[in-house]
Amino acid sequence: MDVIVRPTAALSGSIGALSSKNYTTRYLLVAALAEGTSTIYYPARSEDSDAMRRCIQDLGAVLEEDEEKAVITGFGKHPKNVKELNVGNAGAVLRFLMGIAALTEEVHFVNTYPDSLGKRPHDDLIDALGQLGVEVEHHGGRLPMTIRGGKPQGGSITVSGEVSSQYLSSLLFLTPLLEGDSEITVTGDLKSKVVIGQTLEVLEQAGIVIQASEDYSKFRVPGGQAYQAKTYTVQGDYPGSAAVLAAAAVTQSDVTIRNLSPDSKQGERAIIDVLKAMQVPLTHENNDVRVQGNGRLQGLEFDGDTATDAVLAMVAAAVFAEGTSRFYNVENLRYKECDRITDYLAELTKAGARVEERQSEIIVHGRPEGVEGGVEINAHYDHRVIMALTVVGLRASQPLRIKDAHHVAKSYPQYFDHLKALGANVEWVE
Ligand SMILES: O=C(O)C1=C[C@@H](OP(=O)(O)O)[C@@H](O)[C@H](O)C1
Ligand SMILES: C=C(OP(=O)(O)O)C(=O)O
Repeated sequence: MDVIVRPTAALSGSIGALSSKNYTTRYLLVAALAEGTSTIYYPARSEDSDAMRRCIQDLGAVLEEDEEKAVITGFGKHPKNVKELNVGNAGAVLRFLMGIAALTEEVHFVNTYPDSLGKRPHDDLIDALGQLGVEVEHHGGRLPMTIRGGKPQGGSITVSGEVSSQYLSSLLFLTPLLEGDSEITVTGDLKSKVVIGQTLEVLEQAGIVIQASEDYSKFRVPGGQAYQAKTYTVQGDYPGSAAVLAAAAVTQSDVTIRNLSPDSKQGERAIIDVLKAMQVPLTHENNDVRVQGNGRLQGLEFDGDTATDAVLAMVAAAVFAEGTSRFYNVENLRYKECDRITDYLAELTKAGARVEERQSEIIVHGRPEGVEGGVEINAHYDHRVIMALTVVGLRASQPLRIKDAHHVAKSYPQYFDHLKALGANVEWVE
């Protein structure tokens, strides 16, 4: 399915934020790793969260769900032996479960998105699991892969943080369940570091004790722990909401998104400060973020690694800003659903934006006068590319046709419904 995005001068209204993807995957996982029954209120419904639902059930968790909550009885430290797992296109789900697979005799992870997740590297996690005696059969560090647990005991593990924080998160979920204590040392510059704060927060809520050094380079994990069954509430999602806020920032708007906590550990809440720094009229009170856009924005410089999943939306806003913007420290965007530097900038350029790439930077020469549009956009299987190009299309002179826009459902299936409700001229077409 494609989406046609037509020029839209104004947006107005109020929506509730979607539920956080990162917290949903984590709560589903820790509920599965507990032996009792946990309840998760307002879990996200999306392809990635459904991938975690499917896999934990395959591994033996029992899940019952209604509109409001998921009730999960976990398998504790004894996942069922299962022939294969299908994580869809969900990187975090794959990496977290690669760790948990070490508790089974053998699991095969299939490769259902060869042109997206199938291209992403997992070498650093494979190497770390190897240090625990876990055998991973793989294809050049990529899917498909087979993991043979071999009863890991814990010990000293070194993992690189240079490519993704998900490898470290995976080890943090696994090691408390091992018999012996573990000490994890992170080498290199840890990317998406703030996300580790979300992992530690959820582990603590699940009753797990971990000692972390302040810079997240060393972790002491006592072995023989048990995840406790708990009740969790999923907070609103900043990465997805960032795209809607960027849309409001580039149009004449009065848009409110509800349920975005100012105290969230999601780094992507930086979208608020970034839009403010771009001179976008914005307030954040009582969990409501309100943008009253006038279409005028100022360029800025920003360390994108602090807000990994909101950078594409920020760049889309910068396309219409006065002056030049620079998003630096973003090399790991190259290892996502697509190369979010080269592939994303190719699509922005087609639409008429003036952008330049460096190995770890995106530079945007703003065009406050607008861009031409009138082209077909390749989504590169990437929900965040789809959301960001939609923002650009709202302020293009001619419509943009985003091919295969259904991949938005990876994290935010209701994105286009939300935009439509705010008055955006967007339409699904076959
Ligand atoms: O742990 C997580 O849930 C995630 C970590 C981040 O990945 P990297 O650490 O690979 O940047 C983020 O981009 C991804 O959407 C979700
Ligand atoms: C990169 C993302 O997810 P994942 O790594 O879990 O596939 C994302 O949601 O933007």
